[in-house]
Amino acid sequence: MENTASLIKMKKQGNKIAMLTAYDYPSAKIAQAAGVDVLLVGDSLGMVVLGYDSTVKVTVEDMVHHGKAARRGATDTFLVVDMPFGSFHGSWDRTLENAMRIFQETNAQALKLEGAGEVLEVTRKLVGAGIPIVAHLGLLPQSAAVLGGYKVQGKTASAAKQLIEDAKACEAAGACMLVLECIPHQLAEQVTQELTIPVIGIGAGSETDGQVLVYHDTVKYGSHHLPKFVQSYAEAGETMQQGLSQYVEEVKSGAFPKEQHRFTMKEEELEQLYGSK
Ligand SMILES: Nc1nc(=O)c2c([nH]1)NC[C@@H]1CN(c3ccc(C(=O)N[C@@H](CCC(=O)O)C(=O)O)cc3)CN21
Ligand SMILES: CC(C)C(=O)C(=O)O
Ligand SMILES: [Mg+2]
Repeated sequence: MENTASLIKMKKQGNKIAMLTAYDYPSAKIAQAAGVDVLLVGDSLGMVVLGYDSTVKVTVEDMVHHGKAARRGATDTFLVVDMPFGSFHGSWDRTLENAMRIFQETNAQALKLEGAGEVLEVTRKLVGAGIPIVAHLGLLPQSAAVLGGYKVQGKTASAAKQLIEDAKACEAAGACMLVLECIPHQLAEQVTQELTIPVIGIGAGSETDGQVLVYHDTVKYGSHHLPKFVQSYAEAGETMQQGLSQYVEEVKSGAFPKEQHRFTMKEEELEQLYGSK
């Protein structure tokens, strides 16, 4: 299993980090078998698994539930769990309680927090409490209502300058890794060069230290809109639907179940049950 030191080593040696989300036992198990370096139990689960139209309804309870399931499927992969909307703002006591609960119950290697600004202090304190923190800058889905939707961030010189400052501040606050979402590739490259910690991109070009994508996008599972930055590598949804339609057909036609699917009572037991002929 990777650790924060081996991930930094991968960055230094130019070995790309393959990160993917996973939300349950089978997805995590398959991702681990595929050789994924870092798994993220993302709050995107609210959208791709629970069917919400944003991530803001996702709760600490949801993250614990899915994080534990993913961990059971991937016992030997560096696991990051998202802190959900609202769970790390407000009082420090409540933030610590939420972070400890997710960290302890899921056995995660790190938790991920969206944003800089007032979140920097939270990162500093959680790292101080012994919880490794992954930072997340650029498009922040939990702040979509404030940002005006899922839009590319850091497009102007001044926004880019702010993002570079924020990224440095996240590293200074003790973050062990940084996710950059939906920003121009030139900016992502600049941030990657300026930081010591690994920088993982999603919609941030090819020059980051690694990439992360959403599981369901990567294998095309679910009928949601795929963002421009996604590459799909399988047609899982289509394969599943084809299989399931055949199942329905065979139940209707009586083709399923066959002899090999059934259980048989011994002749002598049948005689006792119904009396001999
Ligand atoms: N299925 C899924 N994949 C994701 O990558 C993802 C989620 N859900 N949910 C949480 C966030 C939200 N994300 C998103 C969702 C949509 C766009 C999107 O449609 N962006 C436009 C760009 C708009 C612009 O030009 O500013 C695109 O066309 O890709 C981007 C990020 C990334 N995350
Ligand atoms: C898109 C990734 C980085 C994420 O935060 C999530 O899946 O929730
Ligand atoms: Mg997330």
